[in-house]
Amino acid sequence: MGSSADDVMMEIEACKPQGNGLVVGGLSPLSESLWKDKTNTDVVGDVSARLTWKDLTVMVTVSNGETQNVLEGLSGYAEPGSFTALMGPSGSGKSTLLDALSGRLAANAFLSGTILLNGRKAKLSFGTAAYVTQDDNLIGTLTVRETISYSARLRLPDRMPWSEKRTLVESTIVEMGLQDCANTVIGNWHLRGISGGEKRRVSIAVEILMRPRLLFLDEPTSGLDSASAFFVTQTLRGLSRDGRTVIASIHQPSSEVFELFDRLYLLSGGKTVYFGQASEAYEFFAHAGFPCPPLRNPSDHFLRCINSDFDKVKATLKGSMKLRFESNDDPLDKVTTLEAMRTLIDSFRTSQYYYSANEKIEEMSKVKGTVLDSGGSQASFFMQAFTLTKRSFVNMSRDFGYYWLRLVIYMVVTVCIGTIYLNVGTGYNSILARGACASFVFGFVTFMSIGGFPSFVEDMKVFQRERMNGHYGVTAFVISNTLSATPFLILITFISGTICYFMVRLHPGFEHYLFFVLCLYASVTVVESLMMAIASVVPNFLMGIIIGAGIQGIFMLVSGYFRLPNDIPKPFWRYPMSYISFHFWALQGQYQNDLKGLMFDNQTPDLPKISGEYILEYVFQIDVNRSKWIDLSVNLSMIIIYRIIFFIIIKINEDVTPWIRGYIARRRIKQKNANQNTTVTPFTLTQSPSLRNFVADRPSSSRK
Ligand SMILES: Nc1ncnc2c1ncn2[C@@H]1O[C@H](COP(=O)(O)OP(=O)(O)OP(=O)(O)O)[C@@H](O)[C@H]1O
Repeated sequence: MGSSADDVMMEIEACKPQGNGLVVGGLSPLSESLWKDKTNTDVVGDVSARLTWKDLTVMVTVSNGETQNVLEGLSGYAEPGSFTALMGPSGSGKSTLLDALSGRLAANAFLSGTILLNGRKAKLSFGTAAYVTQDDNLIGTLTVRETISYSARLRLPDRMPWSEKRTLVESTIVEMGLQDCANTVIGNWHLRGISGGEKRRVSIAVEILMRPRLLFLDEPTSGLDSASAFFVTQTLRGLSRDGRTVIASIHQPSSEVFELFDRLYLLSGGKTVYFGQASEAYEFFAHAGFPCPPLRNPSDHFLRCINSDFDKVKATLKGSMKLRFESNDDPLDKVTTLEAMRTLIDSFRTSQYYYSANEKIEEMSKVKGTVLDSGGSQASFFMQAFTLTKRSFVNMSRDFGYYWLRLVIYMVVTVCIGTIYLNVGTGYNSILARGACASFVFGFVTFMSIGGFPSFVEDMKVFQRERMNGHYGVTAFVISNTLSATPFLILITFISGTICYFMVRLHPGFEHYLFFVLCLYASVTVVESLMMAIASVVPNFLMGIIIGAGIQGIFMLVSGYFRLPNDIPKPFWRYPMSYISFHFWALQGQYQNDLKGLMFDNQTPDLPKISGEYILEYVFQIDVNRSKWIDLSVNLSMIIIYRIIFFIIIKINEDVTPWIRGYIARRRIKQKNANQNTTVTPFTLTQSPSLRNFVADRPSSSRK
């Protein structure tokens, strides 16, 4: 990859005298200067991001159909040049607040309140803001350097020379302290890769590469050792110092990390406990009657004051270990945490911090600033499509589970078919055997493509993350996904098709052989496209496989083998279902390909010879006037149709679902208000329709 980390460090050192406005932090002046010079994007000034949120309430529907508020009436703001830390106990609503602000709430979550970016309602997804979520959805087979390099190619302008993109990549690697593992793969189910903390840093590196104007991070320091957490936070603070707006939820910051925060937003049970200067939180707690005892990390103290999850445990232990818990220094020993939390929430609502925050929000909301468009990618469509195709191809070729494993299984299964139908011949008994063989190949063998579903889901997760951050468009993704898979599918179907064709000794002749493998290729690719479309709506492995298997089972039933075409019940199963089924077209074509032109006889003088045409017409009920090539063309066009369906599903998720959800949200909130007799103005910011499936899919424990 060219320049080493040491070279980049030297370049960074050399750049230091110029300064470039960097005040504090690990953000290298080199990457800053490169970024500004080559992209003509200087974020300081007009295009900075001022974010305000007011009376933000998030309501979720739980399994029994009841609703519950996860966030209640939160207000706050984030300014350019500042680093805002969200803190609170586990389950206090930090991730939900970030999801709400970035427009990525789960499907069952509804938002009310106002979120303004530069004084305007805005879509914060698809690149206007970058969001590093808790899940590190990265491509496991790529190395750290490759991951960041591909990301650079996907988003940096085409006119920027590769040498400069590479320098930017290298400096970002250095900023995130990833130089030692730069050539190590990320890792997946069969490949041991970098550590969890390193993955976290790669996820951050990918987003800060583009120096976003507004950056959300959900627990960027989780899984990092204290030194790494400090340097990563310092880098984020450095990023904010250059006019960017950075909001991050942080668990357990050390006192050094805490000192790097500009503003602190403390949450507990979905309510604001404190919002103001981080340095003034200490004073606020002292005034409210909960001063931080000497020698205790302030952030530990704040969290202990507002985490009521263990009140019962504490009370029980207090009874049994009285002395251990009583101390004159600690105000928390005199009240339960629930009481402390309530006191703090009430104190905040009557404090100067609350009033000055509200004044500031009002002031910021009135100023109509620049409309920030998507800052996700500046690369051309062709560059995006080319890079994605290349990246996807590299991933498919390195991931044993994507195609190689399937190739082995396909070969084993087709050898089994070959031995069972070995040299099938042209006796009477071969007529049904040929039909059964074709039915098994186009039914079961194509069905095995379902095995790729877990890999599709992984691909979709990476796509959702990158798409929501505006790295590229849907069209580029769909095209690249189709192109990169083609060589592997051709390889799999030609090898397994050849084994089967020659072992069974199907209708001799090159044209017949070519038709058989092409038909197999078309069928496997249709299943692949179908499963990809399913993966875009059902991100759960098991559910997706069950749905895919169910659809294929229905298609197989109406393929014309298990029930002859004319006997399939007409209104629904024959028309339209059998015509929608790709198995039907594949079988019709292969029957003709195999039987037409053959004569079947039992070498006995008293039994007549039967022509393949006769069998086609009267046994298998095939329309012999239709060319087999038409059947193949229909199957090939189904590949395109399923890819278009895949594209449409993604677009519907992105563009139509938010409208539907907005409508449902308005109705739910209205209903709730009517029940409670209160008024809340419903406003649903663009939700993350695609990502939300994945958020909803995750068990709540995995989102911690
Ligand atoms: N879509 C949802 N459906 C049901 N409950 C939800 C949903 N989103 C959030 N919650 C609940 O809301 C609460 C807050 O969740 P959230 O993930 O925002 O907490 P958090 O502060 O980020 O926690 P952690 O620090 O552990 O990540 C939790 O109890 C969670 O189970």
